[in-house]
Amino acid sequence: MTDCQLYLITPPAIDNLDGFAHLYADVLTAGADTPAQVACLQLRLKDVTEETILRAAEALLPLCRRFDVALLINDHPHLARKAGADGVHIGQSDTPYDEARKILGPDASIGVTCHNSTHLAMEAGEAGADYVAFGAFYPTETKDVVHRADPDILDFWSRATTVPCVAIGGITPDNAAPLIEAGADFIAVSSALWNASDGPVAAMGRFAAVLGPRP
Ligand SMILES: Cc1ncc(COP(=O)(O)OP(=O)(O)O)c(N)n1
Ligand SMILES: Cc1ncsc1CCOP(=O)(O)O
Ligand SMILES: [Mg+2]
Repeated sequence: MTDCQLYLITPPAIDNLDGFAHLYADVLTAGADTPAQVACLQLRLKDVTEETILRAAEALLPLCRRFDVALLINDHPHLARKAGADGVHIGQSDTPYDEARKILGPDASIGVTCHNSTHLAMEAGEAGADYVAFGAFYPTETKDVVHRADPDILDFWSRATTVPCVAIGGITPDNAAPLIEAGADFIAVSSALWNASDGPVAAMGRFAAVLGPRP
């Protein structure tokens, strides 16, 4: 079993793009060569213009490249293509997988929200998704969630298939262990990092402590 990696999700709004880019660089530096080395950043801006998403992608992509982080855009395959990002994350009500793949081509990474459903995950995996995402595992204020998932789904999925799985929803350094032990390939984290009371860099240290090598 490979180790679990950190998948970051941006806050839903970024007021000061320069400031955020500096903070993101500090986070990447803090994670470099630790078990919390960032594998992926999902640019997830809600209720903003396409132009705002493209400007944010333009600011963050060089940092992603420098630290070998995959940049995925939430919801918008066309914008992912336009921005030169590595791929897109789509939900069950977003652009369908096949259409996203047509827009982005064979080399792009496409992840699909599967809530708490192995059926949806099988469909996504068979279609060619690069990962499936299960959640929400814990309460979160980042999104109004309808579906809650149990760590057992990660255990089942990681034993039954080779398609990587992402765990999401209210994940913190204090509650991540059962998800990592159950077989999550990635933990997707937003508020526990960006809203940490002692700051995102300090939070990276705590994630590094729980993301060590899996026994
Ligand atoms: C890694 C990951 N998993 C799930 C989601 C949720 O996607 P979706 O259901 O489309 O909801 P929004 O994020 O678009 O509000 C995600 N973004 N990332
Ligand atoms: C986008 C999304 N989808 C399910 S839970 C969630 C929010 C993840 O953010 P946080 O880590 O702050 O709970
Ligand atoms: Mg979506």
